[in-house]
Amino acid sequence: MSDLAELYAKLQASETCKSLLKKHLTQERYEELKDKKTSFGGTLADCIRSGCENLDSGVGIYACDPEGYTVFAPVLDAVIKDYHKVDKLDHPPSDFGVDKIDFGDLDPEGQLIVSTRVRVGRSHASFGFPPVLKKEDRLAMEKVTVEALNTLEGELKGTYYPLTGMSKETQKQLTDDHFLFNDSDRFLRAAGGYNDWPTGRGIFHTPDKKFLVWVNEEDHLRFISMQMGGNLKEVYVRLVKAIQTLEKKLTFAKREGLGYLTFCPSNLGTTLRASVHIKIPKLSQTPDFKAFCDKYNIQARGIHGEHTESVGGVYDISNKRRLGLTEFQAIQEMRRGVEAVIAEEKKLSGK
Ligand SMILES: Nc1ncnc2c1ncn2[C@@H]1O[C@H](COP(=O)(O)OP(=O)(O)OP(=O)(O)O)[C@@H](O)[C@H]1O
Repeated sequence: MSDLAELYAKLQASETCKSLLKKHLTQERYEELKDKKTSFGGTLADCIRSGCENLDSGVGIYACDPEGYTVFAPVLDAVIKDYHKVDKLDHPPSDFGVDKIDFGDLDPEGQLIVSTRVRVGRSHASFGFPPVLKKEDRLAMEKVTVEALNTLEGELKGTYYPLTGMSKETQKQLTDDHFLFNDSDRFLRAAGGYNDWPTGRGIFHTPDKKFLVWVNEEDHLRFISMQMGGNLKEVYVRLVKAIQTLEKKLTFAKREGLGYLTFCPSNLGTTLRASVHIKIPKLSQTPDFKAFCDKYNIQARGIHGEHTESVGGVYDISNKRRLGLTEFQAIQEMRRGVEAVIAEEKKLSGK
């Protein structure tokens, strides 16, 4: 049996798997796609390996490279529509709406929000995604990225620290402090996300660590703006400035109707995830917490990243939708959700 056939057989055989991959990779689609290849050399096996090896995946499929979104569109489009809850793939043009901002600090009394972070993902148009990348590709990508980052000025001026050569202690401290990624996500690992680790990976940050760039983690690039407290406006405006500056220096993968392309289909479109770490010991204990989040299109995570648990009643609350709406609409959705969470927590604690 071929590698792909074995992966698919495993997925088919599972009675417990509830992933979007399992739901949408029908026999018919499998037959249609099984022999296709992108010009980066990407295959269906590259896209579905993680979801077949991790049958508890939520999504279960990654794109092998930017072109994978076209070549494997029959299954990826179905997953994208389902995940982002859209009927059509007609993502609007970017609109950061900086001139329309009508929010500032979401928790001016500083009672509940510990910190605020907004990130976007970007992919170089000319490179594949982790399953098809070779060591030389990662190094070449790191080089062009760092050249562009080194031109940033003012509050965005910073230094690039490659992971190669960084001490374990420094890495651990940066990760524990929520600044750096690590290689502990088994879904990403199975998708090839940690191949040749740590070559080509690194972090760029300003001295105050309010603007950071992850290089070659899950995505080629992650631009991150963060700070303590709840001032969403400051965090968002800083990020938009960085995106718009870097867009003039680098060419990012984009597709009509899908927006900016990322490795995981759950991130494409705006690619924007705006989050707060917030103390909600009461609300999080109610049986309706999940339904409450669903109502506002927000998602709750543990505070050490996706697939982690909450610590001491502190949760990561962020916008869930990234496709089919503008960046400004996504940030507003997060803002409204967080305001509702704060109001509910205060109500439940009798404040
Ligand atoms: N509001 C926040 N304040 C401080 N740290 C945060 C905040 N939101 C996320 N983080 C930290 O960012 C790191 C990455 O988190 P996580 O992997 O969940 O999200 P991500 O970077 O948006 O990517 P993905 O959604 O692909 O997993 C973690 O260390 C997490 O604690």
